[in-house]
Amino acid sequence: MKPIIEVRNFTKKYGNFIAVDDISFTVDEGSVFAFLGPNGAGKSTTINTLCTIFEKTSGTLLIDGKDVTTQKNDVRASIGVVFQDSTLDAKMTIEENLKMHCVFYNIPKKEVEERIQFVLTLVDLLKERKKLVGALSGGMKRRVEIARGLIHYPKVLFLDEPTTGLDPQTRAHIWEYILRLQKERNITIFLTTHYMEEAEICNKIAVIDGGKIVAHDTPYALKKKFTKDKAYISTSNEYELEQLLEKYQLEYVKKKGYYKVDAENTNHLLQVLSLQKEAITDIEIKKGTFNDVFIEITGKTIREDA
Ligand SMILES: Nc1ncnc2c1ncn2[C@@H]1O[C@H](COP(=O)(O)OP(=O)(O)OP(=O)(O)O)[C@@H](O)[C@H]1O
Repeated sequence: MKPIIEVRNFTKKYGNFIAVDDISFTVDEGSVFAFLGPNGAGKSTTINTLCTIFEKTSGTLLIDGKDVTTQKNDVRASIGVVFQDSTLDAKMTIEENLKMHCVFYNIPKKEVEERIQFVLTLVDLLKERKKLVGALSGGMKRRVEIARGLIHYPKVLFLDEPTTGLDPQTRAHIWEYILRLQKERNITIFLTTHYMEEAEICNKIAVIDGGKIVAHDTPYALKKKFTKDKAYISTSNEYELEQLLEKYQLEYVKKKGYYKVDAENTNHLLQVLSLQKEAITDIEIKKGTFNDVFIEITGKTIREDA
């Protein structure tokens, strides 16, 4: 697949402080890419530089082959941006907000109606177009912002925590729209999120920590590399279970009322346990979560307050 975002040896300093330290990564066209990191890792600095808002210190950042430093207008025409803080005008209707954006992007008058219909259909808000933005729910406002970010038909859509603060059902809806944009329109989505289960849906993930990219791969590969499945076993004969686990060199930790056992090779573990099946009272095998991946890589949860 062709990369649509290319970041090579990007460094950003604030005075003497190195916020982003010589990072390189690419994002494939038509993919959903999650950019993750704990607080202060350098995510906003990178996104703002890609969106032509901040100036880089050094390196090369290209979007659709255009340089974010020397071809700002071309880059701006190729990207849509939805930031965390709403910039919609609450006193205007959905339609008026979109029309205003068409003016900013110099969209020819005769195309405006067609584009409004197109983007509002994508986020299922066509019937609501005459509603005042101030009267909409949080989830609907987010959908309007996504529609607005698409009005100039960008190739890449940047979404900074698109579902933060929304209830689980609304979050699921926003994800439907995000995946629809990718599948039906081949729009590349570059997003940040602190919901690990959302990162798992993405095609690729990059984790930034302390200004460095510390992991960059598919969710599957990262899980495989950084997590282990665990079995939670209860028994009526603790002594014999310990003897058995030790004999077959299965690592375990004794907890109150159960044993936590390494279950990387589930078949082998089950075969071993079958030797004592009368004593085993319960077995539960848990897959590693993406949260485990994040903690393993960064040593932190995604949010200090999480
Ligand atoms: N204008 C600035 N001047 C000095 N330091 C800054 C400035 N902006 C950001 N920083 C520092 O650069 C580092 C990276 O900040 P950045 O905002 O990119 O992180 P982030 O990953 O987006 O964090 P968060 O998730 O908290 O938004 C942090 O240590 C931050 O304090």
